[in-house]
Amino acid sequence: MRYGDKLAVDALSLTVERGTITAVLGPNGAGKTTTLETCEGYRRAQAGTVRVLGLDPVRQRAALLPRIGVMLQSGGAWSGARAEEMLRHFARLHAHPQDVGLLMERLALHECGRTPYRRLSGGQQQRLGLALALIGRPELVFVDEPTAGMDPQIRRAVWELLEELRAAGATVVLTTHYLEEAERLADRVHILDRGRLVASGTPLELTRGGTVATIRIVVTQPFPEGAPAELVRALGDGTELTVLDPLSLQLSGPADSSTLATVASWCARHDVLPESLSLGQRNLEDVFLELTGRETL
Ligand SMILES: Nc1ncnc2c1ncn2[C@@H]1O[C@H](COP(=O)(O)OP(=O)(O)OP(=O)(O)O)[C@@H](O)[C@H]1O
Repeated sequence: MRYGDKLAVDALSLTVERGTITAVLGPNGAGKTTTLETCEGYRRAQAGTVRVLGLDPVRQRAALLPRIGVMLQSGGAWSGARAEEMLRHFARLHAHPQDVGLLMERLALHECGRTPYRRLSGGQQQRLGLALALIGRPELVFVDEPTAGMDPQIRRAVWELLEELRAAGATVVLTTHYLEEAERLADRVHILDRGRLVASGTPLELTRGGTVATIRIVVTQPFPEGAPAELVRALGDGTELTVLDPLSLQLSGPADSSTLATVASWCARHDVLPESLSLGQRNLEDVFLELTGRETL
């Protein structure tokens, strides 16, 4: 897919299995929205083939639309219409809609049902956008950054809703900049960078097999002078230290079965009582940054 001279999506090949949650990740401008919009039939693929539920999303759009739900990154609603009014209207357009009241409650929309769209907060607009995508009980739902701008409670409610959809056999394709969201929800993750697919796999496949472990230590009193540098020496070559603040530090480097004992004896030597201590393999965020070399927002 090109916009003028700009190549937005290039030689992308991916398949999504039914009944799964797939996350499409990538830095800003990687081509995620373009990919989703092409699958949704909003854009015609300039090359290659796109099939959604076996249908051509442009040529067979009328057959496809009743079976899919779409949550755009923004918009898709009438600015003067009230939230509940719009949801009820969308429900009437579908053969077997969900219960409007129930869905509004799940997404905490009952508190703003009478508010016109343009007066909803950013998070409320997002929740309404998701409700509009789900009201028709789609077999497949595309959600572009579903939890952007949502508070942590609502984000969890959205995760549960998406997991219930999957349990009921629906398929979810989402984009997100929250890597813990992808790690928690997705059966498969595809990472795009500059329009190309740079990695695909389950979150476990993508994070496993790293030779680098990360140790995070948070203490209640500042570290004794020189102690962090001594820990780096004790852990050996290849260990990198980041002092996050006077009370917390992070080390990354090769780990083996003696790593934890080394850290524990360093704590005893320096009279350091960790408030928290974690040793873990890299997470999806580490993999993402390694592959794309840029930070996500
Ligand atoms: N309508 C458009 N006209 C011209 N260029 C566009 C248009 N839409 C997207 N692009 C460009 O195509 C590339 C891919 O954009 P796209 O919106 O698909 O990325 P994205 O991964 O969804 O980004 P974000 O995370 O910021 O939403 C970007 O370089 C963007 O500037």
